[in-house]
Amino acid sequence: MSSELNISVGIIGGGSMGGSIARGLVDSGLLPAARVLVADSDAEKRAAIAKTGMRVLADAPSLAAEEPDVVILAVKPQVLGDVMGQVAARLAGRCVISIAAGVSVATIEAALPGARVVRVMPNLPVQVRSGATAVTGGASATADDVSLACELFSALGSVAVMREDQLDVSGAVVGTAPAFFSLFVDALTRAAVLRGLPAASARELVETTMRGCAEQLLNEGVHPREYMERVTSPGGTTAAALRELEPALMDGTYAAVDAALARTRELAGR
Ligand SMILES: NC(=O)C1=CN([C@@H]2O[C@H](COP(=O)(O)OP(=O)(O)OC[C@H]3O[C@@H](n4cnc5c(N)ncnc54)[C@H](O)[C@@H]3O)[C@@H](O)[C@H]2O)C=CC1
Ligand SMILES: O=C(O)[C@@H]1CCC=N1
Repeated sequence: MSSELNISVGIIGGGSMGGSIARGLVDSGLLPAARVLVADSDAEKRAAIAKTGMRVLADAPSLAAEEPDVVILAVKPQVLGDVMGQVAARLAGRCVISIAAGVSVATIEAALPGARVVRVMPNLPVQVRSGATAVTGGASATADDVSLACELFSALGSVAVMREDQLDVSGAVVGTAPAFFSLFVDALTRAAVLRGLPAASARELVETTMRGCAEQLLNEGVHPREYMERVTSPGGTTAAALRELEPALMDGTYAAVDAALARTRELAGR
């Protein structure tokens, strides 16, 4: 457990990410539920979050009026401009952390005059405190603001401070990767079913394998190529399989990351 921080955090948008961050911060022990405020326009989301003891509000202005020490912007990029317009006057002088994909620090600083802006790009496993988050501070942010953002997200997994252009790359890789991994689990499961394994046991076997491989890679610090070699017997089944999979997976992954980056820039109007 992390030692408790003596601040309040307001999260605007309690969806997949905002809700996961809120729960992760409380579960980590960094903040008591009573000092996490979440605003969401969806009544069902509010009801689910309220059950955890966190404070819920129906809109962004009501949350800003509570003057939390830090505000995390966790709505979709497409609605962020409207939301910032509703709360700009209240957020002057406050530390604001945006998780919105693509929306630049400069855009947020222009929309929130006087706010101290930090941009972060986390991923979904923050909810189980195994997330990966890139952090970049705007010109308006102090070193303390960046440190605070790092402390909050360190409670939810690993954190790396980087330049803003690198953060966009990190978002295109690490932000999207939970979907890539899920797709791979599904692809392996379907391939097993196609060749005769029952779906339920195929999925269990594949998921258990993914967890075991992730644990070994992380715990042993082994390079992925070295780990592959351990599995690949000369003239064996894995070598035959990799001959097929590797070119398609490498090309597909580069193309996928480039597509994510292009969409990041599109969403940001760049
Ligand atoms: N889903 C992911 O894996 C990641 C998402 N992000 C970023 O996080 C942000 C949120 O994405 P998700 O959580 O996936 O979306 P989501 O749709 O699950 O959550 C957004 C929430 O905002 C609420 N909302 C919409 N308008 C609102 C308003 N005016 N006031 C208050 N609440 C409002 C919605 O009801 C919803 O619950 C996006 O900007 C996205 O780019 C960043 C990293 C990873
Ligand atoms: O798909 C998206 O736009 C968000 C940002 C990073 C991961 N999911």
